[in-house]
Parts: sequence; structure tokens; C-alpha cells
Amino acid sequence: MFIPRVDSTFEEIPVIDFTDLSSSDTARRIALAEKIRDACVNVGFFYMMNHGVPEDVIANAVEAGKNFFSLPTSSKTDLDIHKSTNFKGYTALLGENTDPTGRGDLHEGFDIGWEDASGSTNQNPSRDDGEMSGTNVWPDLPGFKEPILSYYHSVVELGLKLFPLFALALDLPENFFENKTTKPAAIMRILHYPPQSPRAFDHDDSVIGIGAHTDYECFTILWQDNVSALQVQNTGGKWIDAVPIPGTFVLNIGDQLARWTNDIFKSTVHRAINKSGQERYSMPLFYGVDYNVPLEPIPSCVSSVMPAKYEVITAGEYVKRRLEETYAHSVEK
Ligand SMILES: O=C(O)CCC(=O)C(=O)O
Ligand SMILES: [Fe+2]
Repeated sequence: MFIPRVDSTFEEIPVIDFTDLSSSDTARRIALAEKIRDACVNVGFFYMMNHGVPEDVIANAVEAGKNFFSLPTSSKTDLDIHKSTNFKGYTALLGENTDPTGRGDLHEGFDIGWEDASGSTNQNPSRDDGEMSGTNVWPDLPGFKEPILSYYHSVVELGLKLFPLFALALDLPENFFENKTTKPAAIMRILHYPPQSPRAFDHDDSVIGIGAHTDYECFTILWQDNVSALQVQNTGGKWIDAVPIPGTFVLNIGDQLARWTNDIFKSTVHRAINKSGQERYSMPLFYGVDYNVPLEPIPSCVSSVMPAKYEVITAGEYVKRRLEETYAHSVEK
């Protein structure tokens, strides 16, 4: 496979225009895939401009999320993620510990997985998520579920269109991921980061908005509000701010694509620290391949000088293992 210049001491996160995402012109799709390849090989992060998800769909979901986080604590803890077998529902402040050296993350969150657009049920008999099977849980909050599912489905649709571009970026047939993404394994979160005192952070960096980590799926599509907090670590160890750019999503490569590509695509460490003095909200959607698909390295990414680095494990086993580690510290709470 052709690998462009590799230099992960980036100081900036590239911005890529997705106008040609579904272009019927192959040359345009290839040109876009080349930009994606360059960003994935060197940075593991890029902004998506002109992603096509309507602003009102985003705004309605954010509003619904804010209403949820304003509920009394007991209404939220009724849906505690520890009560779910498949990591769905509410995560309280400090309930998650993304960086094992940390003491808990300073955010609260709400997680959902696949559910039909009708919202009636996700227990589709033709869908077997193995390790990650199970339903969503929903609060008794009028006007919540519909906008959240509407955003979820818009971003799932966008994510599905990205797989052919990643395939092109890896010199694979455009349909390489098609039979591996038949039942979208996408987890969406709404996150609320209360402000944290900059002085407290100076004295104790073991409690921050979200501790340093890599994501567990193929890629993450993140909406963030206008409060800057997300930081991405380059190979020099320097934290680069992923400053909010209105109208964009941030996309980052996760561990599943790093495993497929034997680390040719970078799953880059990132964290969030909200020192702004304001509330911050974000909505990541983690997009993986079907949970029963083994994460086997792509042959062109393995050679005698680059032997396979990772044991082969299914996507579902991998995600479940990582989620168990993330929530282990708060199991008894
Ligand atoms: O809120 C953010 O900006 C980042 C969230 C994140 O990294 C995650 O949920 O994995
Ligand atoms: Fe992340």
C-alpha cells in the first residue's frame, strides 16, 4: 500500500471538506480519500466541513440533552449504566475513568446504541449483537427520545458513507466494509462537562473532563459546542487544542481501525479539560463494524518489516472489554 509521509508531530488538526462525500465522480471521491489518508496516517484526527447533517437536527438533540441533564439526580440514576448489561444509560459525574491513572472523569453522560428509526424497539430478531446485545433505556422525559434518535440516525447514515472512503484511502475495494457493517454498531453519547477550576487542575490533573484515552471503535464523529476543551496529543507528547469550528464535526480514528490497519491509521490519544468557566456539551458517536466481525489486519498493512501487532478478536469482544475497564472503578457505587 502507498503510505504518504508519516509525521505525527502535528501542530494543527486538518480541516477536510466533505462536499464530495457522495460524488458520482470517482476521481473526486479518490481525491477526498487521499486527504483522509493523509490525516489518518499522520494525525488520526480531522474536522469535517460540509458534512450534511442539518443544523436543526443537531440543535434539537443538544437541547434534549440539556433537558435530560437538568432532571433531578434520582431520575438520572434510575437509568444508571451499571444496571445495564450492554453499557446503556446514565453515567454520573466521576462514574467513568477513561484514563486508568485518573480518579474519575468530570462529566456526566447518557449512552444509546442501535435502535430502529421508529423508536419502537431495538430487539430486531435478525440482529444479533452477541457480547453487546441489549436494549436502550430512556428517561420519562417528553421531547427527548425523538430528537436524540433523529440525530443518531443522521450521523449513523453519515458514518456509513465514510466506510467506502476509508476503504479507498487504504487502497481497498470501495465496498470492503460493506458486508462488515450490515447492522450499524454505533454508540452515541451526550456529554455534559461542568466547568472546572484551572487552579484545581494545576494542583491535581487526576480529575479532568475526560482522561487521556483512545476510542474503542473504528472512528468517532464528534459534535462539540463552542467551549474549547478537547486536546489531541502528538507524538512529541504535546497537547494540541481541537478548537471548536462552527458547522464542523471532529472525526477521529479509533482502535478498531488502528487494529485493521496494523497502526498505519493512528488512534490518537486525546482528553478534554473544561477550564472555560462555562458548561460544555458534546455528542460523540462511536462507529464500529458489526460486533461479530473479527478485527483481522488488512493484508497490505502487514509485512515482514511490519508484522501484525494485535491478536485477532471480534469487534464486540473488544468494545465490551474496553467498556468494562472504563467503568470498573465505579462498579460498587
Ligand atoms: O467531549 C469531547 O470533546 C471528547 C469526548 C471523547 O473523547 C469521548 O467520549 O471519547
Ligand atoms: Fe474519545
